[in-house]
Amino acid sequence: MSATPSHIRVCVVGATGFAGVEVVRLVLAHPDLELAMACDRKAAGVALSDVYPALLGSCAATFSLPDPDAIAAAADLAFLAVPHTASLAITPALLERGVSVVDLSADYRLKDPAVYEAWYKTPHTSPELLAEAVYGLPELNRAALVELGRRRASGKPVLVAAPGCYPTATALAAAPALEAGIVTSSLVVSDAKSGVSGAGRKPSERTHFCHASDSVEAYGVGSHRHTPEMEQTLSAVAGSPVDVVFTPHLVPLKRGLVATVYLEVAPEVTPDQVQAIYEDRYRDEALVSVLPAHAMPSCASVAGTARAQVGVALDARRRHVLVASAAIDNLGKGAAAQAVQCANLVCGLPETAGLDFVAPVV
Ligand SMILES: NC(=O)C1=CN([C@@H]2O[C@H](COP(=O)(O)OP(=O)(O)OC[C@H]3O[C@@H](n4cnc5c(N)ncnc54)[C@H](OP(=O)(O)O)[C@@H]3O)[C@@H](O)[C@H]2O)C=CC1
Ligand SMILES: CC(=O)N[C@@H](CCC(=O)OP(=O)(O)O)C(=O)O
Repeated sequence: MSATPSHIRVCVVGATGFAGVEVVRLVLAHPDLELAMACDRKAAGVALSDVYPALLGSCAATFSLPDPDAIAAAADLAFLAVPHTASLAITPALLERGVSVVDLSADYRLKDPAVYEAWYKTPHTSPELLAEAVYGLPELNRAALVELGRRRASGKPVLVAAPGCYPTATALAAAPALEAGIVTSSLVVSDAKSGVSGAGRKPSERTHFCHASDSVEAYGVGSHRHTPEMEQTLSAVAGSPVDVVFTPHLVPLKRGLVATVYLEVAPEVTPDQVQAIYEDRYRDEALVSVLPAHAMPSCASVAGTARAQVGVALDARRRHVLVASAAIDNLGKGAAAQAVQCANLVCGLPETAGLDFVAPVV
């Protein structure tokens, strides 16, 4: 497949899903990506705008079946916005046919297949691809993504494992402190809240309006599958093993995610110092902003965008406890926008192409 730096033809698999249609929305507005194909197993022949009327007037495409040969004929790169395990069934066939993959599912995120199998309760059927898959969190892993871009430019298809929404926000909140070497305990606590679209389009008892509205509840306590992903990422950042206690909560928002992390730091660390560490770490990042001292981010400020906002403070009485909070849109920086950011990097495009916009302010 061609690796020309403009008008890269992309396919979105799982395009009827929430993350998939968000990729479609971003691709339609992207200067260099062209929506060549959008796939769904049950809606072949149906117009995308029949399923999502918001696309009327912007997108005349119809859904196709996710057939690897047809995808390879139409596209240079595929976004897989399908549930975990479904990606295992598609990714090898696409790579074999020369199509690069940005996988939004969890199937290629964990480097150790035994860890995947323990948390996802399913055998990993292509463990040989785990070594070549690059974790798609550009702010932590840009060099590897750029290197993948070189590989793709030389004609080889590449695989990006885009991170989960909770791990993205947790990593952005915790990484600067861990990298700076001020953290004194291996324990990181992540307390996170997600909008209901994080659970996907298929409704469940937990996401039913009457259950989720006007209420907040923790779930997956001590057992959420994003825990090993966070531990893998934060241990790499810290250069030593990190143990994560992660508690996700469902909150009555359509989209948005806030992760607040707690880390023990050396008692001599000052509030000015932590503020400077976070500001320095993200100063050159186009899509991550650090709020002024004492301010904490809100997911409304990043809704619908590729952006993350981070706030940091030391506990006023227990100065050895650092509290950092990151806000993202679970479908934006937590999924589709980050996938496009990764696609930009591996396609040799400006990293923020098609992503440089702000949330509605009111
Ligand atoms: N929602 C979010 O905030 C985030 C989601 N993700 C990840 O993105 C992926 C999609 O999530 P989300 O959009 O929420 O899920 P949805 O349930 O909304 O969408 C899933 C999509 O995948 C398709 N699909 C389901 N099973 C298969 C299969 N076996 N083969 C091919 N296609 C299939 C579905 O359509 P059909 O069954 O008709 O083919 C649908 O289009 C998941 O891996 C999720 O973990 C990552 C970060 C955040
Ligand atoms: C609110 C909600 O239910 N969120 C999902 C996680 C979001 C997601 O899709 O993450 P992955 O990419 O790893 O699947 C959950 O807790 O399973």
